[in-house]
Amino acid sequence: MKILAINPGSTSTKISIFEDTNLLFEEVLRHPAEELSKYPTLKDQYGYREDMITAFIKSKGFSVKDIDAIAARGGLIGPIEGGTYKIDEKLAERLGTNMVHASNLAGLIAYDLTKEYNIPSFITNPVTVDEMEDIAKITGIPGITRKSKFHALNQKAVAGKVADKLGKTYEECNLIVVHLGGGVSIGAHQKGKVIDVNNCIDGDGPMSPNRAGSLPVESVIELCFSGKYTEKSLKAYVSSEAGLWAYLGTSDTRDVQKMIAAGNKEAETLYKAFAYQVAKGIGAMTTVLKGKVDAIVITGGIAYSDQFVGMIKERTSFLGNIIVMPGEEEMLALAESVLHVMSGKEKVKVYKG
Ligand SMILES: Nc1ncnc2c1ncn2[C@@H]1O[C@H](COP(=O)(O)OP(=O)(O)O)[C@@H](O)[C@H]1O
Ligand SMILES: CCCC(=O)OP(=O)(O)O
Repeated sequence: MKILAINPGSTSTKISIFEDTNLLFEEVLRHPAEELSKYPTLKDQYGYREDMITAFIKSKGFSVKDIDAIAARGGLIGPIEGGTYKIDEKLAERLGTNMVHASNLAGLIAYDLTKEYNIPSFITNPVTVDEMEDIAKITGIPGITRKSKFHALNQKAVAGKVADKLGKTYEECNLIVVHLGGGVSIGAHQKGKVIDVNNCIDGDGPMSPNRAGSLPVESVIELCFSGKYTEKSLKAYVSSEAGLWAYLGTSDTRDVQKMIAAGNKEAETLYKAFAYQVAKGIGAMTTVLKGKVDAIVITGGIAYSDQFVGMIKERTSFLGNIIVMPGEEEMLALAESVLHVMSGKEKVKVYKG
């Protein structure tokens, strides 16, 4: 079975074609912030990202008609159980109305191909998978609750691989998984459930290449009333125009490393501060797991950087076994899950709203 997997992230679009679980072709297209800033809204990126996907299929000598199923990364669709969901009208409508992150585009592009070519399409472990314990959701203000928005697909896929390495099942392990991508999420996985995680898109947890992370609330209130921002522009600032990008004009950590090598002290301090915040987040999650941690797993694009991972290790190695799994397992996880539901090995879920 030929499976097309599509995965738009905040700084990249990843596209793969699998024959069952054998990877035939893959491309990772990186999008510099200047390129994406041409599009005023995420919806406006639809054509840009879709064209890349269809061009990729053609460039590999395929036509969309050769594809048997589409595996799309799942976007922000509200708190939901993990699993694989068939994309239907209701799910596509939800993906279209809650367009806050590029991952929502995956299902929309997939569903348009479903309608045009009659190919089934699915999303798996969308970014709003919610397994958080009630206690983790409470804040100091009644009515404001913490939400689960994170790299659920990759965190669970990588956690599964690490469990294998440790000779256990995912349900037998306690892991802290740190995804270092365009967004940064740190999840406490307890016996197969992500019982706490920072909401990595709305300003919670460490800063990221282009996100603010947690901020002092009073200063945020001052920004809200400064007259400089609308609600929309301030939300965009926090979730896609902040972090390293706001200070240094790049969201590519390889550029930051070049700046540091060239003697840029501001870049050096920021990179250290970024690693410091990630390490602090890991420390916090060890308390969630009451110190019972089988491994701390570091994954995502920035995990390729020995320099960055080294700074995290310096502060956290006393907490336990650190396993670095650079990049992501998302594409294979997407293909596998579609294969499982198409073959009846796993039950496909229906989005109920
Ligand atoms: N070899 C590398 N060394 C350092 N940073 C890297 C490397 N490869 C990718 N990155 C960084 O990883 C980040 C993107 O991670 P990725 O997980 O691909 O992001 P996305 O969230 O867009 O899927 C970018 O900041 C990029 O600069
Ligand atoms: C919405 C959470 C997922 C996320 O941040 O993904 P990217 O790192 O790809 O932007």
